[in-house]
Amino acid sequence: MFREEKRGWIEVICGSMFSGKTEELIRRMKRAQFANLRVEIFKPAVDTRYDEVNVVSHDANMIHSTPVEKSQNILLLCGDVDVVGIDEAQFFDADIVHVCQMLANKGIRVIVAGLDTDFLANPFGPMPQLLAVAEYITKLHAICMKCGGLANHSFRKVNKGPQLVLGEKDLYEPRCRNCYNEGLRENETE
Ligand SMILES: Nc1ncnc2c1ncn2[C@@H]1O[C@H](COP(=O)(O)OP(=O)(O)O)[C@@H](O)[C@H]1O
Ligand SMILES: Cc1cn([C@H]2C[C@H](O)[C@@H](COP(=O)(O)O)O2)c(=O)[nH]c1=O
Ligand SMILES: [Zn+2]
Repeated sequence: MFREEKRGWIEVICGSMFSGKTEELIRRMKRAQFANLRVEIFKPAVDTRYDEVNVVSHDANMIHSTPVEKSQNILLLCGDVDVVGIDEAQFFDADIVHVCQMLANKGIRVIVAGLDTDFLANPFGPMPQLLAVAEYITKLHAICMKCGGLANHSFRKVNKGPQLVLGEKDLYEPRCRNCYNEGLRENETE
């Protein structure tokens, strides 16, 4: 006989800026709502770009979310839920990995979206660890703003400063590997 247990798991949606991570997160969360599942969506309080409360895509799709200061708060705010969505996971503290594991172990489906790499093409925050523990990974690509190819990188137009600088097309553009490297070379010679 097989046991009928509530099974949880972790899904990670990653990719460059403008690759459609937030849209994909919203799509999955809305489908869960259509299935009458209880959902909660969280984002780091630091990300206030488009809206204080909602998760909003670059194309203005949105869904209600709860901004949290630190990842442990997610555990406190998750009552009776079936599906938890987390956007901008790269900005969370390292505990987010443990938090996602705890939720999944309780039988919750956890869907995490975040930038896998920063503007220097280095792994971003807790994303490598989240990718390591996820059951399912979706890597999305934007369109390279230089050549129209598939973009894997988030090029910062002023290629310096701290890792965390909130911004949109004013500061960043998605680029493919070749066009990203070309941008770095151009910045070096300036
Ligand atoms: N260069 C681009 N490549 C792909 N999509 C783009 C680009 N520039 C703007 N967009 C818009 O961004 C939307 C994706 O936004 P979003 O889901 O917020 O992405 P992400 O969360 O990955 O930054 C696309 O549907 C499209 O309308
Ligand atoms: C590459 C990079 C990005 N950011 C910021 C810029 C935006 O505010 C978010 C990413 O949002 P998106 O939903 O993935 O488009 O992150 C940053 O702070 N540092 C970086 O290196
Ligand atoms: Zn390119």
